[in-house]
Amino acid sequence: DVVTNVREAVRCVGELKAENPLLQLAILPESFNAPYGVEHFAKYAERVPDGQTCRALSQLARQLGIYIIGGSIIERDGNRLYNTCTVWSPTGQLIGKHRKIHLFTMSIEAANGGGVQFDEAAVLTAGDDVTVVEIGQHKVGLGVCHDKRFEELARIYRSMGCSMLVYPSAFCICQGPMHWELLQRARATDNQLFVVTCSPARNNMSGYVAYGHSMIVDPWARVQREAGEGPELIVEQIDFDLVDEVRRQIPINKQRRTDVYTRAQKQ
Ligand SMILES: NC(=O)CCC(=O)C(=O)O
Repeated sequence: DVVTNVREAVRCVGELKAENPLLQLAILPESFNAPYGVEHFAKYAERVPDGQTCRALSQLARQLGIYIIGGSIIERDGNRLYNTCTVWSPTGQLIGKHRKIHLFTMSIEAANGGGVQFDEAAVLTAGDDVTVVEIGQHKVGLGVCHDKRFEELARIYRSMGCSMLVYPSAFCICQGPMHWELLQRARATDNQLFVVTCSPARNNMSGYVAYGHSMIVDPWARVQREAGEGPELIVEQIDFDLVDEVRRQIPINKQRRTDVYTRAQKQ
């Protein structure tokens, strides 16, 4: 129920700000306002920025005076649907809109007959743009869930000057134990920046069961915070000086042999 879900998100962010007056940025999960499933997308799609969920996020950001990375919602634009992350400034302005670039289409076979079949591409249109937002002094690159698997995107964000990547997600429980933390720490160590994910809690009664485990990983690729499977708010003070420290001590960006890579690609 969209009204209930949005109200709950507003309550949680309000609680977080009340307990942490210095809070500057709140992040919500993928598809936080509605069930995540191909069969639900058209029914729950909203227009950006004038749908009810966007209006609530804008108002919340303004009331609390914080940035909000609004997870994702299904966006309707004409007769197309997108999986879209919106970003709101402390004055309630829409400062970024990222349409999921890599749609989640996968068929996982599990030995016990379980597994996951999912085909976002059957219903959704993929976004065509990378999205960088300025959160205070810092550039943040955006992706939605499956986008996290693609190292090229993260590399581009680093070259655009990002010091943090944020992926609102609803990772599947099949791949979660193997890949969730691995991918996040890989993106962090490859690009020497913070990587933050935010997942819905696990609900074994829902059609699609999300993995949970929202996580904050630092530029050393250390897990700074990790949620469990259930509903939980995690909060962390981010020391952005770490980004420069790691890049200075391990200067891989200066050691890249693009001459070799380019020659090899031509072969
Ligand atoms: N919502 C998603 O994009 C899920 C991606 C996922 O589970 C994966 O394994 O990739």
